[in-house]
Amino acid sequence: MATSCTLPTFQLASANYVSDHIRTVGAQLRGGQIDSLPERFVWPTEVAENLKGAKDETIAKEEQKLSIPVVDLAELDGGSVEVRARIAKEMCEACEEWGFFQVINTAVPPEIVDDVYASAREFFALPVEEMEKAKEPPGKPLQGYGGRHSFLSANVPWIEYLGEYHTPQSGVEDLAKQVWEGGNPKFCKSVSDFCDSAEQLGLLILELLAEGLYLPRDTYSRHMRKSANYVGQWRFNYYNPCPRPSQTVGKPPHCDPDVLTILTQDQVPGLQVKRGHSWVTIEPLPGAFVVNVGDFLQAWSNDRFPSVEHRAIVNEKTDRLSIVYFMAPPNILSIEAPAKLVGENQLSVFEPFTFAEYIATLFNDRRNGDVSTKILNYMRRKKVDA
Ligand SMILES: O=C(O)CCC(=O)C(=O)O
Ligand SMILES: [Fe+2]
Repeated sequence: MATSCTLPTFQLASANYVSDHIRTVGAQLRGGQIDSLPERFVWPTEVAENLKGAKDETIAKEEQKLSIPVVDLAELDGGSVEVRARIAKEMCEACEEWGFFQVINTAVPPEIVDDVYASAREFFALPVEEMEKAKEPPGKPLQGYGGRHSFLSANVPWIEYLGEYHTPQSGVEDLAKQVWEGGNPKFCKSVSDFCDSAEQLGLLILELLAEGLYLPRDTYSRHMRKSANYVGQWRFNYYNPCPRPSQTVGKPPHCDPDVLTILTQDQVPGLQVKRGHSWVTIEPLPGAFVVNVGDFLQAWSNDRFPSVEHRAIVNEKTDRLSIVYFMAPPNILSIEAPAKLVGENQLSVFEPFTFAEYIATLFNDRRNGDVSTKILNYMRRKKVDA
């Protein structure tokens, strides 16, 4: 029987979405009532466009042409031990080299993805006042309907999102009841089926990564089962077409504060991962999931798998929708790399920390003016001079 779950809350400036609303601003720009993007949506060039200060333009251009690895799971089911080991190795290499990969031929039924997309579209087709019935409560960033990311920056990104924790206590039902009379069971089922499938896929990936690191298969996955303190989250990210796409950003550059992120994008490109001096676009592949290493897995792998900065850009013509499942560890679990990865008589690269401590650092230090995306560096052990 589940006991009570302590989810972190934060003191943040509450956001007023109506006055900021990107739909109104978009319509005003298109209708000619305003000529330029209001200041609050304008992001610095190095955030909104490509990276500035690239030492060598040719390198930057070459980097942009690269693409993240694709791992095919088709042969995994019923496959030999060797096939499994090869797939595990491919995943580990992708995580080491990129922190990102796409996975195809997963066991996730396509209908589950289709249904959750239909639900997300149903929500974002509602009038703003209806969506705002599920408005992100003060102090609970990224829960409910929002867009401002006030903890990331004073600038406003061109995004709307809807999300919630996926725990035994807090689920999509309460959120849906705020929006629809009767709670919209179809919507709830599609979200919960998506979370369950994404979680299964994530568990499989964590097992394969452990195997690829020559660790016991359940090294990471055993901590992720649903428990009272488990803090997985789902989120829909919705990006409206933007009349001035090169001045703003959909999802500002960030690293994910989780273990593993499982993301599906529609067929509109927008997600980009930072590579050296450039942003590399992750091309949408039908039926694929984009998987990335989060900050906790970087620590849990003793710095072997980097949690890499990424962002989502917007475009003038088409809206874009991504649906994401964030696998996080139980709130109270202290994250520390397994001894085998650390080495005899060595200290782990990061101090042990819990999800609750980490998230507090993330939100609180942002408020204190730190704009770096590498919050994990706060957890790095200080080097003691010999
Ligand atoms: O919309 C996307 O493709 C990126 C979303 C993302 O990075 C996130 O929600 O953490
Ligand atoms: Fe992300």
